[in-house]
Amino acid sequence: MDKALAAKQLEAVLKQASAYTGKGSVASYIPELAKEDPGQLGVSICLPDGTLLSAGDADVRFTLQSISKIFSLIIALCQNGQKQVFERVGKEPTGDPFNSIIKLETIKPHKPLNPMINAGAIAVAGMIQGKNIEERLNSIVDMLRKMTGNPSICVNEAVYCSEKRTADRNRALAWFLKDSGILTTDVEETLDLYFQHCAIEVTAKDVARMGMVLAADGINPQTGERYVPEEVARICKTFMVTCGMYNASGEFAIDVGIPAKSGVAGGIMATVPHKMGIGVFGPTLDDKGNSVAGVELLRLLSQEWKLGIF
Ligand SMILES: NC(=O)CC[C@H](N)C(=O)O
Repeated sequence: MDKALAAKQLEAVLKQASAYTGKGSVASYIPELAKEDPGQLGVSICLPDGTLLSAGDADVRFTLQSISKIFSLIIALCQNGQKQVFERVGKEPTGDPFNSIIKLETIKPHKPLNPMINAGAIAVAGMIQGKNIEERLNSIVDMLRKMTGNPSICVNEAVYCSEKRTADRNRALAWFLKDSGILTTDVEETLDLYFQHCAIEVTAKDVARMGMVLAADGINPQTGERYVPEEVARICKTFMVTCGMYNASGEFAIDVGIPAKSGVAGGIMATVPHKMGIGVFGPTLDDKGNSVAGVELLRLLSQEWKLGIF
């Protein structure tokens, strides 16, 4: 790849996608997220040799939100193994919004359909082991610090508290899971862990580095250091394709064709197998909860660089 040319193309694509920031609105159901400047858009690409190519607001900090569901799943799979985890959470896309409750009751057994929807991620949080919340949270934070080489990654307390105060829907999901026997740990404690891992703060550059580790099947391609077992990385990338963009995952697979996971703070982590990790941040969302300019940026980039995996 000609890096100078790629950097220019990245700037051009960012400029073009910026026009889309006005087409969505910032998430407001978590009050702290509503404070974001809607005009922001940033992108960072991490290549296997560690090079970062960035454009726009790539140093602005935002919270991972649903992107963190990939990393809680990694820890839960490493600690419990596939058999135990998938006894409590399924592997199928839902076609429903990420915070929907409907299928929890209508589908039997009453387990969440996948770990990328809120109900599934809350069930996964219940499977993360440790002697207290701090230890359970740290297993995720420590992995992210290693993957990014950024020791300052931590929870944004204001966003965490803001969600904790207003998360009635997630509380309903968690209590339903408790009633169904899927959640066997303390409900409020498990929710606390979930809200905190959602509020882990990063930049598009950090997210690009995380995406590169998954693209390299779980290792840092520069050092060979392994952070995620290969099989677990494979499972995560597959979930990113089938469920990563919520109920827009099919459309995204056709239009963009890259494994990706979005969050309601406006972040998207994309991973192009063996080629690159991509971090995007654009806080205005479409009606499915995906960054509207971020999706457009990835669509343009995928076209320009032929990144689609299908
Ligand atoms: N889609 C998301 O990013 C959702 C995460 C958010 N913390 C929630 O539970 O609602």
